[in-house]
Amino acid sequence: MKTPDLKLPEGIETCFLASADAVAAELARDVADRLRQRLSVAPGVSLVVSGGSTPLLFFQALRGESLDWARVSVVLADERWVAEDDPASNTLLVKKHLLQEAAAGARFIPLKVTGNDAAQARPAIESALAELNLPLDVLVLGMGNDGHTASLFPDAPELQEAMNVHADQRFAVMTPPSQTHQRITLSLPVLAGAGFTALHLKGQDKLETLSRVVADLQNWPAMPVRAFFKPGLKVYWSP
Ligand SMILES: O=C(O)[C@H](O)[C@@H](O)[C@H](O)[C@H](O)COP(=O)(O)O
Repeated sequence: MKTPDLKLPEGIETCFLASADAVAAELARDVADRLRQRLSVAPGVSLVVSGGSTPLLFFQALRGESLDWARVSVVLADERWVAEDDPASNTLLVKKHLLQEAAAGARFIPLKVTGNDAAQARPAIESALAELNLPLDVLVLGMGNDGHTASLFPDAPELQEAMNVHADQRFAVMTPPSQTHQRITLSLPVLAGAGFTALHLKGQDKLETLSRVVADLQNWPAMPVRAFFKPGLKVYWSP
């Protein structure tokens, strides 16, 4: 495969491979290695993953990795405010595709708690996330073609607050008009502090979006994923 001609900022690693399987396998190896490294010095670790369609092969590759999964806390970077049996649920996605086999023993911290309205459920979400030790250890993000990541959507009225690095809120309730459901997202200060961040992309459309992202990195409100383009990020992509 001809490596895409893309000028990424200094210190950003890439894994651009011809097949989605190969990318998923490399991402799973990298994530498992990082978690094992951290588990050798810490009592527990956190793994934050994203929803959507891209992560499926990655989840299937990671769940078989031999790790002390009982010491791994799995959290979603964001969630749609839907019941767990709703096909749109990221909790359903993670339970079905990641928390299986060896990974079934991991601790899952949900963002979706009972209740029809996310704003009213804030206290319950706060107490669920209070168990999450910061900084995060490993974060795997996706990206939409509008430049959103997690549920940091450019059209969400709550974006500024969710991306305020000085705020001490761990999450935000997002109501982007472009989306069907209310969303919960981990906030930028929580996400940006991760020890290792991977951006997992698939498709020519995402490569085109990536070139728009890097063309104007300072303008993160227009494409919030830009806030993660700093040294240490690793971008994984296949056609
Ligand atoms: O809940 C979500 O939808 C995700 O967390 C979201 O941020 C996702 O990573 C992107 O929308 C990319 O989604 P695809 O992988 O389906 O392109």
